[in-house]
Amino acid sequence: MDEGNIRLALLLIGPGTLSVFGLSFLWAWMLERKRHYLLLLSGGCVSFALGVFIQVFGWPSDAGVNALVSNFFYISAVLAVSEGLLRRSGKKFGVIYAISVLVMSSVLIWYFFYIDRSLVARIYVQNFGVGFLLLVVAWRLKGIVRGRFIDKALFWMLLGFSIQFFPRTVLTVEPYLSVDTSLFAESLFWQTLQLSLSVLGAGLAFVILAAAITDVIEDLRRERDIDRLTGIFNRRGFEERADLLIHTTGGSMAMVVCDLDHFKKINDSFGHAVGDDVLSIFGSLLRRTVRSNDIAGRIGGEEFAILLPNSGLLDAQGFTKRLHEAIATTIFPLPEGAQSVTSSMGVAVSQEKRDRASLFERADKALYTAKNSGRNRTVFHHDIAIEKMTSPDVCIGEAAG
Ligand SMILES: Nc1nc2c(ncn2[C@@H]2O[C@H](COP(=O)(O)OP(=O)(O)OP(=O)(O)O)[C@@H](O)[C@H]2O)c(=O)[nH]1
Repeated sequence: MDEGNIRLALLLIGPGTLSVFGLSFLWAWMLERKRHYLLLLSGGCVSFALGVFIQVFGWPSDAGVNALVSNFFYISAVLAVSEGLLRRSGKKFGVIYAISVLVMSSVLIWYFFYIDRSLVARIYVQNFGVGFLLLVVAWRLKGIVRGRFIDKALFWMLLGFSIQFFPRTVLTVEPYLSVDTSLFAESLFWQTLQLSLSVLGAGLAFVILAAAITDVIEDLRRERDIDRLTGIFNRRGFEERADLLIHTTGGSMAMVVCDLDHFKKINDSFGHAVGDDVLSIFGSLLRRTVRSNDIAGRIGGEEFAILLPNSGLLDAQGFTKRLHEAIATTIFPLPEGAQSVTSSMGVAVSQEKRDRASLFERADKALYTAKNSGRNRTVFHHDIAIEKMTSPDVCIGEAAG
């Protein structure tokens, strides 16, 4: 292989790697088509690679047109990646911003080619421009630095990649490039640009791809753990999160198990669809009643569990009272004259070392007692014996007291 071919092969490493990332983003999008930002990232990688190919191979051969066309692909690439990263975080720049940036950069490239010809000025326009565009994206995404590890990595990589455009350009643009543009392909500027693209650009693309795959996996995991009907955790999701919370949180903790009363009657009298509606409304009611760090799950047909961290007996009493009240004041889609929806609850409170299974078992025993002693009430389990609560604060409904 002669020296020219070796140089060409080295030049193509950057765009080649970016093309592979472009295909990977496309593949990720084909798996999760609702994530449109993956298409933008794919288009961005491919567009940048096209820009390099156009410049390296001189298509079209007219230097002025080539500068304009390759600039179009470079800037479109940066805009597509910027938009993709923003959309991933629920933000955007929009089409008008993209068109304005494209027109502005094309006018500047045109001016510094046809009116005041200067390769160095064109290099500054493109590199400072791209650095600035990416810095704006990093600024708008600064909130993700408080997020997951992969988001932190993405933010710092993006910031580093944006910033390097400034010192690299200043340190490597040689003044004689303005005089003899044929030296461009051998210039320090072009070679360090390719190196930064192959190493930092590919590194950034890798982190973005890892973040996108993490998003997909987390979404799948969430879907796996959420009960579609009620919008709260299913049994698996509840148990996994409850175990984690129990092992990572000290202090007292309460487990509430609640079960809708005579739910079979609702199904039998008004049909399964009405029963489903009641469950769904009960799910939203639970979501409204729990605090942000409580965990609520549907653990069986019409049986629910709620783990209340940092909660003692009084907190649990307050919670079950609020829940009974919320059920009593909620309008369920039942025909007039139908018996109102009520729930029985069992509670276990633990002060010291505990495990989820034994806490649940005690709360479930208390629930059993609540059912057997008339329903529509809360019973607290104490370590020695199950004691029916007689306080009107806790026991609500006709069977109270
Ligand atoms: N509509 C609907 N019904 C369900 C679902 N899952 C379970 N069920 C029904 O829930 C009913 C539970 O009945 P039981 O276990 O006898 O309980 P209950 O009638 O509420 O009586 P108590 O709990 O003793 O007050 C059964 O009829 C199940 O078919 C569901 O997803 N949707």
